[in-house]
Amino acid sequence: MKQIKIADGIHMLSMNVEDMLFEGIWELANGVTLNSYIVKGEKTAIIDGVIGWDGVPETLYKSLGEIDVNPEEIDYLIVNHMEPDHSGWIENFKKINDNFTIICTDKAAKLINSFYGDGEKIKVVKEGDTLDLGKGKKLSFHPVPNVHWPDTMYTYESDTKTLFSCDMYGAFGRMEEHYFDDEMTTEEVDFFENEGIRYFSNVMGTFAPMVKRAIKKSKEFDINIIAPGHGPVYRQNPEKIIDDYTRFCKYSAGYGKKEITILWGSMYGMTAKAVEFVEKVLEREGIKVNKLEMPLESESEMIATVFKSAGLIIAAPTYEYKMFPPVAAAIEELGRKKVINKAAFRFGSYGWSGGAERELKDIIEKSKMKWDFVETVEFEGSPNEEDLNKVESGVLKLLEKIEEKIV
Ligand SMILES: Cc1cc2nc3c(=O)[nH]c(=O)nc-3n(C[C@H](O)[C@H](O)[C@H](O)COP(=O)(O)O)c2cc1C
Repeated sequence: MKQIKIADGIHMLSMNVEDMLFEGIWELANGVTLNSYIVKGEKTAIIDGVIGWDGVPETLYKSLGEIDVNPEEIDYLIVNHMEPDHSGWIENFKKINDNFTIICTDKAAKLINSFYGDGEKIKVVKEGDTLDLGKGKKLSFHPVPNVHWPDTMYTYESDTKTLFSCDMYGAFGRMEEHYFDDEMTTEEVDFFENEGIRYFSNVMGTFAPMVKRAIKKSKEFDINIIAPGHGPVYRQNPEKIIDDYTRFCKYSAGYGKKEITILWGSMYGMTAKAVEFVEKVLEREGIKVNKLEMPLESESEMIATVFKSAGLIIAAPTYEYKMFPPVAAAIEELGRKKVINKAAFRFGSYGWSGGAERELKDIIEKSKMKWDFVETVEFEGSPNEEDLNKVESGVLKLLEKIEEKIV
């Protein structure tokens, strides 16, 4: 765990986590940080905590000691969001300090009580409530419901104009030496944009309408620093992450980068022949292609890659009168994550009856995904020249469609 001063009287404690599935589902290909913040006036507050694994709270206390904060003297635990990756340590903290107040929304209070049984220590706050820590450090609280969970709030510190945004404006990705936007190399900026997309699409995508509201709310503050619960701190250009999140919300609504993602699977290589052909067509047209062979890709990577692409090609054969299951499962997962309005084109091989197309239509309909499809091309067995011509024409129509979807 690292301690980083982010402003006078404010420190970040940040730890990298690699060896877990985030939310029990998402592979952390490049890790994630858990960021916790200490604000010191005459009183001391800790904003967001860390996960409650064995040994982790103790590491947090050691880090607190190194910045001259005695955990036994912490007055306030500000719980912006009760999810255990931020609050799990409270169980352990109670053993060393029983004289603290938890500050949170009414929804978080109910969760904290049911998860940790700390009802009597809670002070519920509403929009605009303030807490004066002394020495100029004044916090205010601003609910942003359903930015992930219903309990979430922003905490704003008016002296340093810092917005502690919790899961909002967060990203996956470990941090080793650079913690601030102004320290990042060009490669690190790209890395955190990609990890931001992965985080947003995996964790926040379902809540895009509420994220939009939270973006609007953050624009009401005079902000010098955005300090999220995961990923880098923005102090040089906080607007950048606000703009990125605004763009990610557009990806949720069907817009994307000028890229085509081929989500595909093939049992005996028949559909794969057409995939290879399509790659050449796209290369000729100068379009970036992402290939996702299912079931070999992780769900995390699959969702992030489809999410950011303006156009999608589904290449999948028929299997037992339905679509090749790993591709069907991927599309269902995209439906759960509310990846809607994507421009798409499907082709695939069948043996005798077909059936993949019907299942695709069912999934899209059931999950209200409203994907805008170019006419499907199906072929019996191996694709012949005529089939490939039809596939090429489908790809070119898809490229026309994505023109209006690129952001
Ligand atoms: C387990 C299995 C189930 C299949 N079920 C069907 C089916 O229900 N209807 C059909 O038309 N073809 C079916 N097929 C045939 C495939 O769709 C066909 O072989 C196709 O060319 C496979 O394309 P691929 O090599 O890209 O996987 C099945 C093939 C396999 C291996």
